[in-house]
Amino acid sequence: MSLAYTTEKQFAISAVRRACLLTSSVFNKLVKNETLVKGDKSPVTVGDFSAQAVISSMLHRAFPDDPIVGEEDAADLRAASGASLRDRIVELANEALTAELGIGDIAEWGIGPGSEQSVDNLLDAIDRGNHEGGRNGRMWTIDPIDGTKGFLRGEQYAVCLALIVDAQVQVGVLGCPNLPLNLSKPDEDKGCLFVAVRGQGAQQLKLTGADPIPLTMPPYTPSSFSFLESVEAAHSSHSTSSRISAILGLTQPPIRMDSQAKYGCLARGDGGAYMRMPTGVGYKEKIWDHATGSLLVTESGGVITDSRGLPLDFGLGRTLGDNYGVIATVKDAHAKLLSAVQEVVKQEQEEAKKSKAS
Ligand SMILES: Nc1ncnc2c1ncn2[C@@H]1O[C@H](COP(=O)(O)O)[C@@H](O)[C@H]1OP(=O)(O)O
Ligand SMILES: [Mg+2]
Ligand SMILES: [Mg+2]
Ligand SMILES: [Mg+2]
Repeated sequence: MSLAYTTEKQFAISAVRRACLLTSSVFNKLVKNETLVKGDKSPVTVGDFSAQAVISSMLHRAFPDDPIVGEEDAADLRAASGASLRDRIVELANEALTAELGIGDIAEWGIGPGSEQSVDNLLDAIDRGNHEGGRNGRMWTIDPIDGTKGFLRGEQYAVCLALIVDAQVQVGVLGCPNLPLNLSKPDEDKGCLFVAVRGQGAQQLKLTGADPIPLTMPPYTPSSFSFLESVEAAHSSHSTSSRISAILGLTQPPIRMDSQAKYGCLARGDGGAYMRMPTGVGYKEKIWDHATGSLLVTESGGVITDSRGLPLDFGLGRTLGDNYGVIATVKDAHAKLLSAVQEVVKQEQEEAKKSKAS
């Protein structure tokens, strides 16, 4: 049975929009000591923490029984050394929570004037993202700023929220404050929301929530086809994708962009394929980095798998477990793309064997 998920969709749009207002405003005021480096050497800013606090506090009011798998935790903020960062996050989160209600916002979600939260409540909200994930039941997954490196460069990033039920993504929303509504007109309107509900299609809206347009990927057209891939070569192998591109005879250069904004672009017909090939360091992809994106792909007429052609498994916990790389493209191009990927993976394995032997 397919469920409508009407309230969940409205909620996710509202929460992501509110978090996007926060991240856009914080970018202009960010100072150096408002960024930390996490254990895995990746950056995290006051924007990431406060956006997770906002979305998670709203979730607690709207769906109190639903567990949350969120990227960030508040351990560094609870430490004595985190006091100034903590104060800033509380200020930013409360500014966002108390902002006036807009279209579709509901005060019972803990938003609007008078909705301030205490320091402890906000730290607890961040830490409610510690759910382990798993195969059964409902859970939400939050990436409060996906592509933090892009955010810090003033380039692309996305605020991401998805509802997963029994390991299937049912609702997904991406907010991309710096993304042009039309990639070929980069100096015109910026700020996109991408929304997908399983069985109901995908849409792009303005960040204000206005002007929804349905998204359908165009058919495979070799002359305009190109890969959407990470800016960071450490996240996705640029050399592997360029070999795949050569096998397919592509003439267009890749479009490099941080974050799940790539999935939104793919769904609306930019590029042609999302390409994420592992760099060989054993990184396990996180569910919050692909949940919304994967639903945008399937709801706009695409197919998403790992580099071996296996479906992404959102039921294994906080990571995609043994999925190896991610590829996504329009249905009629997927088999062709997968076979080129597998040819290059084989070449690289043989080269690695030879270089080990010599
Ligand atoms: N070594 C890594 N390999 C792949 N992805 C990574 C790695 N380190 C961080 N990431 C995550 O990759 C995503 C960025 O995707 P992209 O490379 O496509 O822009 C982010 O979620 C980023 O985390 P974060 O959410 O902290 O920015
Ligand atoms: Mg991060
Ligand atoms: Mg991320
Ligand atoms: Mg993030």
